[in-house]
Amino acid sequence: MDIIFLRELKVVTLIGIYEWEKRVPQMLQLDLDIALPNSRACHSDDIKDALDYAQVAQHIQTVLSDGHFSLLETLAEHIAQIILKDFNAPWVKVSVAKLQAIRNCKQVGICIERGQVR
Ligand SMILES: Nc1nc2c(c(=O)[nH]1)N=C([C@H](O)[C@@H](O)CO)CN2
Repeated sequence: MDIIFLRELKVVTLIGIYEWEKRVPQMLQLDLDIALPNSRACHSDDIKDALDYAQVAQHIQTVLSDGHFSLLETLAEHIAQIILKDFNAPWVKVSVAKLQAIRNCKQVGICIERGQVR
């Protein structure tokens, strides 16, 4: 199985359970592993056969610039479903981390894996 990955993608969004977190945007760090439906691009050398990771990054930032999630869990699920549906991926692993959310901890977050439901 071929996987496109994005590491340490920074996105800015409204996230959190506290009142101030509904007003003050925060930076999140995303790691994405996206399985591909085929390996056509490896042979054709054509971006039309590839999953364009630049489009993935842009799409996620656009989606997250609108609205608010309370929990990292909900946000991760939302991103996973977008990648499965909008990019036709058979499987995805989404890690979402808050930076500086709690004292003495560099990152806290959630990692989920989702696949297409048949
Ligand atoms: N399991 C979770 N626990 C907590 C979350 C979360 O999204 N998932 N969020 C918070 C607060 O928003 C916190 O990050 C603010 O610093 C606390 N616990």
